[in-house]
Formats: sequence, C-alpha cells, structure tokens
Amino acid sequence: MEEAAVWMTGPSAQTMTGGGGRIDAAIGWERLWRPITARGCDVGWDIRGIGLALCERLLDEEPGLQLCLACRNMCRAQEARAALLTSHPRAQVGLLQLDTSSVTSVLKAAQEVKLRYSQLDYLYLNAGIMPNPQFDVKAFFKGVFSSKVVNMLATGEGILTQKDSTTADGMQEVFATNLFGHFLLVRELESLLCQPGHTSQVIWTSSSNAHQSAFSLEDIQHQQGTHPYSSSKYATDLLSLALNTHLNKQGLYSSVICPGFVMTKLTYAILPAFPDFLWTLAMPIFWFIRMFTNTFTLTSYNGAEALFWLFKQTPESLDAYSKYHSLTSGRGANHIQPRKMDVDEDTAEALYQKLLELEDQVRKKEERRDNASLLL
Ligand SMILES: NC(=O)C1=CN([C@@H]2O[C@H](COP(=O)(O)OP(=O)(O)OC[C@H]3O[C@@H](n4cnc5c(N)ncnc54)[C@H](OP(=O)(O)O)[C@@H]3O)[C@@H](O)[C@H]2O)C=CC1
Ligand SMILES: CC(C)=CCC[C@@H](C)[C@H]1CC[C@H]2C3=C(CC[C@]12C)[C@@]1(C)CCC(=O)[C@@H](C)[C@@H]1CC3
Repeated sequence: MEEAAVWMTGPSAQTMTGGGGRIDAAIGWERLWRPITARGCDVGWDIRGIGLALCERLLDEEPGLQLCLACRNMCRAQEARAALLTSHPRAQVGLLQLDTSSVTSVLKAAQEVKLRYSQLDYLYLNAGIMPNPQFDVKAFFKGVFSSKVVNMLATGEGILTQKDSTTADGMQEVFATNLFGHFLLVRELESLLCQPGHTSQVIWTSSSNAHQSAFSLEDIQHQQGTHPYSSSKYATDLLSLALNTHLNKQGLYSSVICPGFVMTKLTYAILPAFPDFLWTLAMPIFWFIRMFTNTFTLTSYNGAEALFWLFKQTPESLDAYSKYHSLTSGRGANHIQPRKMDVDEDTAEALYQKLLELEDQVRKKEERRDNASLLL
C-alpha cells in the first residue's frame, strides 16, 4: 500500500457546454478563449474551479506530492489529471470516482481509498453545488445604495435563493452534496486519518454565505426554506467544530475556509443569461469593488489562497472557531485572515448527533439493499 499526502473532492477541470467562453482564472485577468475539442468529453470551454487551482498550487510547492482527485465525472477528472501532469510531470495524481450526493458512491469510494492508501495527511472537502440560483436584481440594486452594500457583496446575503431537489437516497441535494456525503466520507476514512503518532487535516471549502439564520436544527437538510446553500455551509462550520471536539485527541484537525467571490462555474450559473461580453465589461467594476471589499478574489488561484495556506500550517496551531478567508487587495496581493465564526459547541454537538443518526439510517438502508441484491 502507498501513503497518500492529499485527497480532494471536486477538483475536476470544468468544461462548459454552450454559452461560449469563460475566463480562465489560471491566467489572471485576461480572457482566454480555449475550446476543448473532441476528446470524448463535453465540447465546451475551459474553466477552472478552486479545487484544480489548489492542486496546481500544491504541486508548485511540492512537485513530488501524491494527490488523489475524487470526482463525479471521470472524463473531467482525466482532463484535470492531464493538465496537472503537463505542468508537473513528476506529480503522482490518482483518480477516484465519487459522487458526494450518493451514499452508495461515497461508501464505494471510501472502500477503494482504504485499499489504495494506508494513511491520509490532508483531506480537502471542496465539492459543492448551488443549484438553480435565483438572483434578486431588485434587492441587489436596493442593497448597492444602502449601508449594507459591503456586507451584501462579501456574503451574497439577501440577494440569492435556490431551488433544491431530492437525491435518489431521498435527501435534499444540497445538504447531501455539500455536507452529508463529506461527513460520511470522513467517518469512513477515520482509520486512515487518525493514525497513532500522526496528525491529519480535514479542510472544508465553506463560505461567507454561511448564515446562522438559514440553518435550523429541526430542519438540518433545509427542506422548508429557500437558502439550502447557506444552510449547508453553516452546517459545515458547525460540523468542523464538532469534528475537532471529537477527534483532535486522535490526531484529526478540521478547518474551514472561505475562498471569497470567485468566478467559476458555480458563480457564472447565478446569471446564466448574462452574455460573456458583459462579464468582461463587469471585470473592471469588480476590480473597483475590490478596493472596498477584499473578498472579491475573483480568480481560482486567489480563491485557493486559504486552502494553500492551511496546507503549510501545523494543525495544532489552528483555531477551531475561526474561518480562514482568502482575501485579495485592490493591488491584487493575496493574504489570509482568520475570522471568528458564529458557532457554538452545543449546536455543533447537536448537529453531530443528528448526522450520526442519519448515518445509521442510511447504512441500514444500504445493508438492506445489498442483502436484497444478493438474494436476486
Ligand atoms: N466560487 C465562489 O465564489 C465560491 C465557492 N465556494 C465553494 O467552493 C467550492 C468549489 O466551488 P467552485 O470551484 O467555485 O465551483 P465549481 O462548480 O467550479 O466546482 C465545484 C466542484 O464540485 C464538484 N461537485 C459538485 N457536485 C459534486 C458531487 N455530487 N460529487 C462530486 N463532486 C461534485 C464539481 O464537479 P463537476 O465537475 O462534476 O461539476 C466541481 O468540480 C464549493 O464548495 C463552493 O461552494 C465558496 C464560496 C465562494
Ligand atoms: C454582474 C454584476 C455587475 C453584478 C452582479 C454581481 C453578483 C452576481 C455577485 C456580487 C457578489 C457575489 C457573491 C456571490 C455570487 C455572485 C455575487 C452575488 C456568492 C454568493 C457566491 C457563493 C458564495 O459562497 C459567496 C461567498 C459569494 C458572495 C459574493
């Protein structure tokens, strides 16, 4: 068995079908029209998410690093791997199929990881969705001319809602993808993460859109409301705290970051009808806004700053109550800032217990399904 250094969910190279080109965040500010042509994958335009930008930054730092990318779409995963190997030929980049919204897929992927590796040093939990976003244009313009403008631009508070759906396992999709799938994964991989005399880091890509007001312990999956993304990210912050309470003694340390506002597939989908030239025109406005709120990191490279910074920290030095924010100054310089989260230990523990109950239920369901398929 090998030893793995870094394991990551959701770092695939993004391809966008239709709609035309997007900014290649890796290159900086320039618009890069780079068609991806017949390679058996979607034919679209190159666009990098924060996960892939992090992989490149990690390999720049340690070219011989062992990476394992866990992606739902293997075609995109292979593209990501190829891109990483082109820039870092010495890198060891493994791939694994994982759909965090599916219990079966998570359990299967975890089994595979346990067969391949004897130890994990870093587990980046980056996969995330914000499905069917509804952008409230009226609230946006009202906010722009109010005293809340900076907060609105930094957190997206008050201007975004989403329409959630249900997964095949009967869970709310955003909850299952952003939180529960990752929780189950950590539970399954505890033996690799908690090794005697060894420390490991679990690093969650949370958000400044994590609002306590969107979350309820009575409705952890957010079946009732219209802010499932915000709820899932707040739950992420709580869960990270609970993991620290339960597993620090066994050498597992959990942290959360916010990448700031980054132009990726996730954010482009907020204004799907917005033509490309308008995004280009908006860039100077975004750079201008950055003078007042350094949360407009804009590129995946900048957004990955806090994820990268955490890679270089000793886990014991990190604060379980802080979220580490990637920030970019008006001049384009990156830095990170820890900010206290709006979380408390009791709520975190209550959520943890509810997640354990849900885990128990889904495992029993999986067992019944396995037994039924054996009988057939
Ligand atoms: N962009 C921003 O401004 C911000 C982003 N974030 C967070 O950063 C993280 C990365 O997002 P970002 O890079 O912006 O967006 P992208 O959409 O580019 O990346 C999201 C990644 O998650 C993967 N993913 C989604 N659903 C699943 C699933 N069910 N199973 C496995 N992988 C999945 C996607 O895979 P696939 O390629 O198959 O779609 C993709 O690789 C997310 O957690 C997001 O919430 C937080 C704050 C701000
Ligand atoms: C096109 C023009 C000129 C204006 C529209 C800007 C908004 C689309 C944009 C402003 C602040 C952004 C933002 C997010 C999405 C896009 C905005 C609303 C997030 C909610 C994306 C997801 C997150 O996790 C948050 C941290 C982001 C906060 C800021």
